[in-house]
Amino acid sequence: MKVKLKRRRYPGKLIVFEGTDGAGKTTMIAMAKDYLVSIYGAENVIVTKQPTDMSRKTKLFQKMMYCKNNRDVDYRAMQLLTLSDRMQHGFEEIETALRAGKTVVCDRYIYTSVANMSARGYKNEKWFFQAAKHILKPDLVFLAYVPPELAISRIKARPAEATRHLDERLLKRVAEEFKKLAHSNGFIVLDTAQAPNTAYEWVEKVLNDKIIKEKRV
Ligand SMILES: Nc1ncnc2c1ncn2[C@@H]1O[C@H](COP(=O)(O)OP(=O)(O)OP(=O)(O)O)[C@@H](O)[C@H]1O
Ligand SMILES: Cc1cn([C@H]2C[C@H](O)[C@@H](COP(=O)(O)O)O2)c(=O)[nH]c1=O
Repeated sequence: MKVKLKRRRYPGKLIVFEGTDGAGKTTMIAMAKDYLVSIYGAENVIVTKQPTDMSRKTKLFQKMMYCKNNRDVDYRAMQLLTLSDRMQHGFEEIETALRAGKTVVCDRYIYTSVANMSARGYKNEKWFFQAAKHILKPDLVFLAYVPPELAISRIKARPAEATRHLDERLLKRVAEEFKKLAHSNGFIVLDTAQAPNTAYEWVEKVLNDKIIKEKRV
């Protein structure tokens, strides 16, 4: 499904990294940040995350993260919460930085909402896609992709995730939905099952071709 977002040209560029938990977003973002900073300077590169703590710290978000049964949460309520957060964060932080010519790297974006919503069986949410038209279309989206089994083993290896119930079937469906979104929305798919340096080579090549070259001319 093609997600229609707001198109606007700014002097700066918005780069998004998506993927399931444990796919390798954080690792790829850290490497991309170092590279972008080496080119534009630290003051011109912003790394941010969506949604922000405004929604992450709510009881609803925490319940979604830690509940044993994903049906305990009405995911539409989650969508309303995170859409509002994404809109304000886009308006206040992302678009302000882009207007000032900065490069913004965002860890997760609205595609996380779409993949999770579809994976949970919500298939006919016109209201959501109507509201999404007010969200800025990124210049570039990377999907960090690993087979779900590998993502699951990475998550289980993290001490910080020990108390979290991991719904493996849901994660597999989310991974599938991300792949479909990548296909219909032109994401660059990264094979993050490879060693980080190998996976990152492709990131740097795409940044050079699609962001840096274009911004230099
Ligand atoms: N090619 C790779 N790219 C990224 N991470 C990798 C790669 N190979 C192994 N890893 C390891 O996988 C683990 C998960 O990576 P990371 O924390 O970046 O995932 P994430 O997508 O940000 O997950 P989450 O959203 O759950 O925080 C890390 O321990 C990382 O070192
Ligand atoms: C932001 C956001 C997250 N989720 C889901 C996706 C993941 O399974 C977890 C944790 O996300 P994190 O960014 O790795 O902490 O929450 C979601 O369903 N909807 C969202 O908007």
